[in-house]
Amino acid sequence: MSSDFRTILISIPYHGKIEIKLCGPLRKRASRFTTKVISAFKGKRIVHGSPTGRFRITGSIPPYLVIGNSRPATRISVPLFTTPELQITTPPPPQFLNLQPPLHNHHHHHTSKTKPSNAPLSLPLTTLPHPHPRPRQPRQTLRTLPLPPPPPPPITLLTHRPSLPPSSPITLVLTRHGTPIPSPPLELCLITPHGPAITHLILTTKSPSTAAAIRPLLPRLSASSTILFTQNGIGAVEEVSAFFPAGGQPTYLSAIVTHGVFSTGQFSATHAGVADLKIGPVSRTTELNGEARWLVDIILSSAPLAGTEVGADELLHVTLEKLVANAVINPLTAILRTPNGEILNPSLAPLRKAMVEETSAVILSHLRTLHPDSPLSEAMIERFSTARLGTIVERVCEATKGNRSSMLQDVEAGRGTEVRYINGWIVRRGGELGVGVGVNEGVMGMVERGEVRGVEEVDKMFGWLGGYNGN
Ligand SMILES: CC(C)(CO)[C@@H](O)C(=O)[O-]
Repeated sequence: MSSDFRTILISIPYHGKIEIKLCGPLRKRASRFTTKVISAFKGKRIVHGSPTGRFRITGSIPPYLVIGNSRPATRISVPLFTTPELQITTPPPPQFLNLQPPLHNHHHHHTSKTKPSNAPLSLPLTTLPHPHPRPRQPRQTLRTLPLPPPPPPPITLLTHRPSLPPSSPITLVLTRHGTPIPSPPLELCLITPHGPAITHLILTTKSPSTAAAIRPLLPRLSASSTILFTQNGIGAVEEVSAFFPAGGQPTYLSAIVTHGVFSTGQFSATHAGVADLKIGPVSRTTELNGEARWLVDIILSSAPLAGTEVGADELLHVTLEKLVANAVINPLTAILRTPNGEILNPSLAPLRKAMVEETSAVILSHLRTLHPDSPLSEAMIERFSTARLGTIVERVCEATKGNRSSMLQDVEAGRGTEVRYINGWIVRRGGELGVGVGVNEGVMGMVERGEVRGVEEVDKMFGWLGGYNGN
C-alpha cells in the first residue's frame, strides 16, 4: 500500500441507488476518490446491467471500499489492495430491491441464505434467486422500496453455569434509551467439548477467564473457525493461540467496544453509553476468509453497534488507546472505590500524568520494535504522546463520570480483575524494552493486594511524583 498508482476496475451488478465510500486508515482520502467513483457512475441507471468504472488512483491505495446503499445492512466492504486490477462483484439484488411491480401469486419466490464461501467478496444476505434475463420493467416501477433489516443469524449462547435454566431458546432483553428491545430467541447451551463444530465464536468473557473458557471447546474449533475477541487489555489472544498448532490456527478478529452496557438481570441488560466499535483482524498477515468476512459484515450491519472495520495496524492503535484509558481509570477507581469522574480530582493529577507518561514511553518503544526499519512517523509520535493520551484519559473520565468502572465492579463483587492484562502489559513490555514502569507496577500491586485507599492517602503515597513531574 505504499505510494504508487493503480487502475481499479469496478463492476457493480447492483440495483437501486448506490453509495460508495471509503473506510479504513486512509479515510481522509475518501472524498477525492469517492467523487471520482460516483461521477463515473453518475447518470448511469443501475438497473439490470453491470456498470463499470475504471479509476486511476494516485498515491496510497485506499484499503477498503464500501458498496451498498444507505442502509448499513446492504453494505459490503471490499479490500482494494489485493490485486492491481480488481473486479468487484456484488451478489444478486436483495429481495427488497426487487423491481417487479407488486404482484399477487408470488409465493413461489423462496428466500435462501447465501452460505458464506471462501470467496473473499461474498455477502451473506437473504436474497432472491436472480432470474436471468430479467424482463424489462415499466419505468414507473423504478423505485427503491423500504429496506427491512436482514434476518439475524442463529446464535447459541455458551455458558459454563449449569444453574442456568435448561429451557431454551431464551430471550435477551436489551434496554436502550428506556425502551426494551427484545432480541430474537437464542439457544442456550452448556460449554462442552461435544457438539457441532463452531464456525464463529465471539468471546465476551473477561481477559483472565478467556483461555479457561475456551479450553473445553478446543475439539470443536479448527483452522476453519473464526474467533472474535472483545476483551479489555492485551494478552488473551496470545493465550488462546497457544492452544492451537502452527498450521491449525483459527482466524482471529478483535473488536474494541466503547459502548457502556450493564447487566440488569440474568438475561437483561441496559445499553447505557451508546458509543462505537472497531473491528478487524488481529494480525497483519491475516487474510479474511469467507467465514471471517461474514462475521465482520454481520457486525457492521447492526446500526446500534456503530461498527467500523479497520486493518490490523489500526486495530492495534485503537487497542492501545483504550488500554491507556483502562490503565489509569480502572485500577484507580478500584483502589479509591469511586466512580470514574473522581479520577479528575486535581490531587490525582501528578499520578495520572506519571502513569500516562510511562505508558506513552512503552507504547512508542513497542511500536518501534514493530517497524525496526523505519522511524515512527511524526503523526504516530503525536498520537501516542503523553499530552494526547492524557487528554484521552480525561475525556473518558468526563464522558463516563457517573460510571463504576469494570475493575471497580470486579473488586466489589470479589472477582479477579483484568489488571494483569492492562497495567500488567505495560509493566511486562516496559521491562522487556528497558522503559521505567515503576508507577504502573505500584498501582497494579495495590489492586492485586486488594488495597482500598482515599484520595488523600493515594496523594500522599505518590506525593513525590509532584516534584518528579515538575508540578
Ligand atoms: C472506559 C471504561 C474505563 C469506562 O468505565 C471502561 O472500559 C471500563 O469500565 O472498563
